[in-house]
Amino acid sequence: MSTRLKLFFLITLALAGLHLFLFTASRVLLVPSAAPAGQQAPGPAHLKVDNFLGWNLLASLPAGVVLFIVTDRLLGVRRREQEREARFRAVIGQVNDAFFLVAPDGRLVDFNEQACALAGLSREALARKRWPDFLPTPCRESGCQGMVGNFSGLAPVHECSFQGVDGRLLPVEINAGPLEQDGQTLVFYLVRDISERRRAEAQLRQSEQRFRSIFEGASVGMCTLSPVGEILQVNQAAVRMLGYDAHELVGRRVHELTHPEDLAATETFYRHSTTRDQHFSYHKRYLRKDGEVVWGHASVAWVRDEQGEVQFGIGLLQDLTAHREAEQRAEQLSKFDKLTGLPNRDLFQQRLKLAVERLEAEGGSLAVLFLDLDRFKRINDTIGHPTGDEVLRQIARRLLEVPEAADTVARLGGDEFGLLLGGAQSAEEAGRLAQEILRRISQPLEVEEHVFEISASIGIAMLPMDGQDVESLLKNAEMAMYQTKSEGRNSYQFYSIEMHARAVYGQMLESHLLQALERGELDLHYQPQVSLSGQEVVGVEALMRWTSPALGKVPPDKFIPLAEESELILRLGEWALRTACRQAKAWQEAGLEGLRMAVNVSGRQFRQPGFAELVSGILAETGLAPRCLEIELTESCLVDNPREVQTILHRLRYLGIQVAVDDFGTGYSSLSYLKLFPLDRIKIDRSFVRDIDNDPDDAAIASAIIAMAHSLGMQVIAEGVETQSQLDFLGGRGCEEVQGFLYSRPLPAAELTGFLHDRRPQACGEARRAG
Ligand SMILES: Nc1nc2c(ncn2[C@@H]2O[C@H](COP(=O)(O)O[C@H]3[C@@H](O)[C@H](n4cnc5c(=O)[nH]c(N)nc54)O[C@@H]3COP(=O)(O)O)[C@@H](O)[C@H]2O)c(=O)[nH]1
Repeated sequence: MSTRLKLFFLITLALAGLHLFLFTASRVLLVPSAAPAGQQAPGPAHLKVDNFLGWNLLASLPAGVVLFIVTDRLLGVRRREQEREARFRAVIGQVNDAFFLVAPDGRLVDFNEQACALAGLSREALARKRWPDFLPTPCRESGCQGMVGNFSGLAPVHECSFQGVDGRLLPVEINAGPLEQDGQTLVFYLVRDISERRRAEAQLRQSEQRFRSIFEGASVGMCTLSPVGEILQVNQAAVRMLGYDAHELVGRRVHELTHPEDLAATETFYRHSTTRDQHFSYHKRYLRKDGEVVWGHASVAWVRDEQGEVQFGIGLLQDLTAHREAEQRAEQLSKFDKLTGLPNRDLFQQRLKLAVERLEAEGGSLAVLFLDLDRFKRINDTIGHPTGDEVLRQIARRLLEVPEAADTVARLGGDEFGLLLGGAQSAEEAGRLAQEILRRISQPLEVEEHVFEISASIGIAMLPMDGQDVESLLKNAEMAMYQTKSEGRNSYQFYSIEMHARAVYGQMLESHLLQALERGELDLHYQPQVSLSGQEVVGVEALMRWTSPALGKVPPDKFIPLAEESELILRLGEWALRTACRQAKAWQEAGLEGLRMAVNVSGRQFRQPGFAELVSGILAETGLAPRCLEIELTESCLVDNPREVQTILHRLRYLGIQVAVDDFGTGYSSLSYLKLFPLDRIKIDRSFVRDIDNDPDDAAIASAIIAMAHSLGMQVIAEGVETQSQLDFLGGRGCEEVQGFLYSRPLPAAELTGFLHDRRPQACGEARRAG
């Protein structure tokens, strides 16, 4: 049964009970006190009371209903009030904001826990406060207090400050409004602490300022972009880079500023990155307002919302134009020779590769020319590198002037050049080109006060006969060039299979030579040097011989140059020096006291560190007097690095060792140049002696050498003397000594001893200094 039904029954029951009570009471009060005996109580009165009871019972039902309704209403109102109150409490207890209910006089009528927390007070303490206590002065003036009872003109929500109990001012947002209570107009304040929000706003402001100052001050271009690449903002660096004003750029799409060739890539990047990636970067070209191309490194980072939708992009734009130009310059430098501006070896090989591939597909032939200047090193060593550089530049220009070679000339390194004759149909054509090149190179070449007559050696390899790839063509052309050199220079040679065979032979020779010394296959032969004045032997020249069990007798002009290419010459040279000194000492002890021993020393050996000390050590070891040893150096050995040579020669002179210049006349040393060095003897090369009596040039050269040597205080020895007339000529010009088959071939020591005894020499060094 419902509560209300119960209430209804209770009220009706109460009313009925009340009536019953009243009825009973009325019976007691209304019955006469004593009726005469025998009298009956008045019947009608009795009846009336009984009716009254019935009627009252009847009436108590509607009265109960009325009373019930009234009571129910009253109780309902009260209950609803209580419920509203409870809801209100619940609401103000639930809200995050501090709630204050303020009476017109500023008294706090009500507040919630959050209000206590905000004020920093307990409930009791807060209850003793007034609303104005929390308002700092300025706010009091501007309305929070003034609004009590007067809300007109005041925003329902506004921001102001709330003063906590510790005096701290908190930024708050206040939501205020009137509240009628018990006939009174109160004001409620919902106060929200917005310190966090203020802090966040301040941070946002700072970060925006930072972004703006970075954005504006950045040395790289920056912009913000819409998802379709429309420029929203742009900084000064981007403005400078693209050559537009900022307002001209804002609203334009990046694509409009992109170089046409990079449009497709730009589209792709935008499509992919806006749908998938957060970020992209790539190199691209932009078109400036003036039409110039600008290389840039563009990168865009997309900012997305929580759903992942692109909101905007932050673009960085780095100007790479200078960088790109530097790269191009570096590429140029990496492919071109700095000195001459010609393609370098790498580029030459690349071009040759392309040409080979093209001819493979189309058929045809080509020629590779490998050119090396003859004796160029001497220009560097004697006149200096700047002059040598200028010679190389002029040679490069001359090569470029050859019409057929114009675009295929390269500097392969040092004084080596490569030429590619793509359209060469025949070896004859290549030969004609080589000849034309040699002709142009041989024209006198002037650098400052110097006039040079330069020559070159050229090797030619033809595709497809001499090689079908870059490496073999270049290698074979180089081999042919070396062959040209070995055959006298200033010419050209085609690569041939024989050259290859010779190269193979060279390799074989080298491998046998490495073991020749240990296996005792080397020997020294000696050739007498005879004085023209007394016809006696003054010395002998030691000449190396190699008899290989596998290769037979190998001539020294085959194996010495090979040994000179490596350190092997140092071991062979030391052995020859020691063996020759030992032999000279042996001959001296056998009665040939004055015999001078001439030993050939190669340039590499001569320049090895401690050479003079090595020689003096061997002299000490063998007991040979220094004046009885003569070192023969080639002319070329003197001109390569003359300062170093001078120092070593002075050391040898200091030790008392004699020095002769071998093969004189074949090199480039001028006569006056010789006076720089402490030399004892000059040896006229046998190539001048051979025709000395019928070739006026050779005769003139030999005569000049003798005269010059004497004027410098040096003696002269002529080698390769085979005839009496050669001897007569040389004798007539004042040449002091001769050496040649006319007297003796080079012989083993034992075979020469008899000859030496027959022509006993005078003491070593007695014939020195003819002048
Ligand atoms: N660094 C070293 N070089 C050496 C050594 N031994 C020799 N050599 C050099 O080898 C080259 C060739 O020498 P070789 O074949 O011994 O020829 C010498 C003579 O045999 C030759 N000669 C001498 N007289 C005549 C002659 O009348 N006619 C003629 N056709 N040839 C003759 O000349 C060569 C002498 O050479 P050089 O006086 O040294 O110029 C040669 O360059 C040697 O130097 C060595 O131990 N170390």
